Amino acid sequence: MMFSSQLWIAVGILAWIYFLWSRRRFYLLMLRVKGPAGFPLLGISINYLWNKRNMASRGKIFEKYGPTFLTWLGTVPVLTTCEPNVVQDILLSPHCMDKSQAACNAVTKTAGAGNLALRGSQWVERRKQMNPSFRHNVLISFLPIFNEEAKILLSLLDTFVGQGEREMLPDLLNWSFRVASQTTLGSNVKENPNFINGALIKNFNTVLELTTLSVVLPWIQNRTIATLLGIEKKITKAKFLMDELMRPIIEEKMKNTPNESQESLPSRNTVINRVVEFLKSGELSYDDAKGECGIIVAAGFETTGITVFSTLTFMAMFPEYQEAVFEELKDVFPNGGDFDVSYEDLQKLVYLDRVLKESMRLIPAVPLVPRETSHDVRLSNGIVLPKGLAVSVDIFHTHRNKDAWGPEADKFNPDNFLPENISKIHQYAFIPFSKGKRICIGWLLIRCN
Ligand code: HEM
Repeated sequence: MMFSSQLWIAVGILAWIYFLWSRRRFYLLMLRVKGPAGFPLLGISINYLWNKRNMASRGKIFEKYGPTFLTWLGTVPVLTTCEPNVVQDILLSPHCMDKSQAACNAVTKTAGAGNLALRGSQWVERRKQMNPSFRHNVLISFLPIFNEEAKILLSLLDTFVGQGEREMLPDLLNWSFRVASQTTLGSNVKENPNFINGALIKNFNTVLELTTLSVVLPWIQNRTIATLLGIEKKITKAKFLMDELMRPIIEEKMKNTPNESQESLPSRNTVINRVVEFLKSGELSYDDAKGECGIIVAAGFETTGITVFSTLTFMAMFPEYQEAVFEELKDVFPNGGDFDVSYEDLQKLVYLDRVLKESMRLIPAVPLVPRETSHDVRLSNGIVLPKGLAVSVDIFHTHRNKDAWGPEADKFNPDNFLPENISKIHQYAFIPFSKGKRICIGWLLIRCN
């Protein structure tokens, strides 16, 4: 008995030594890239849990350790950067295209297996399948939806006039959800009882929150722990609601095949029509089809709603810029009243474009992009990132990096995007949609919307 317990202790110690040895390259990296190690086995996960405003807490780490630091989330080493050169190396590297397995599992478990959560050749294949849905001609075909929804939103905003302060984010998320469901699923959710009572949007938010939590604390992906913490129940409910939304839409589309001779090419290429085409040909399973649609709606509506919300907030905070936007609108649409905006009109709104970019610079809707190295990656500063390292491109702090944007990096100033100013800024210092092959699939859609 005595012997066997000693044996177990010896096996445990050997296993621990092997574990440390197999990770020696991460520990060696700590000698070259500094950062807070946090607590054993927990790393700095606790900070993320305690400190909900983790933007500010990451800012403090950057101040202390510089624009690239190495830290630990649980037992996972994470390199975080807001340094444009390093960001460029990472986003352009073919060996840094995937998200970590833990992040992908978290997304797949809650939202389904869409583009966002696929890795390697599976991602390449799916991205190829979905890219045509975001081509210029498809996006232009959505202009009537954008115009119609803009009018509905404006009528709502009119009712707020003279009412004093008002929380606007929920209304903007409702609007962006309606736009996303029409452009992605080809279906207006206006009449859906779960949309009307707010359950659908709440559900998408729960999915996003649970996904983030599972990335920060990967051990909650364990089913027993998730059940004990009540997370499993929330995931089951989220999946049920998602299925209730998607199933009738997909079933309806399965019955009514778009007819090549009757339907225009843009209409045949919308997300839902392509997904259903692949479902019919057996290239996608029903779960994959549902996951793809769900993820595109989730990725699109919250980001769009937040971007419009922050832009309107900046306009309210800085009336001088609001006035300049208004003057430009009066120039481009001198007759006012009830009118539709064309793609050509959008090209004329150069000042509004600068304001939107400046708003996305200060409040990027996606504040960081998580990746993982699939091979060793040599950065241009000579540091080698070992295979299997989690990498986090911190968009929020890259956009406020004073070395890139100057001492007033935190100040709202649309002139940052005047051609003569932006041409002097590092090309990877402004990356609201990320860059490289895995750039946001919907970035052109946003330019039209
Ligand atoms: C202001 C609005 C938006 C912002 C700021 C934004 C930003 C981003 C960012 C930073 C990424 C991560 C890319 C990477 O991994 O390097 C991303 C991915 C993605 N976005 Fe967007 N996005 C926006 C709107 C949209 C819209 C409207 C859609 C679709 C309708 C969309 C669909 C996606 C998808 C599917 C991905 C995953 C792409 C992949 O991994 O292949 N996004 N987005």
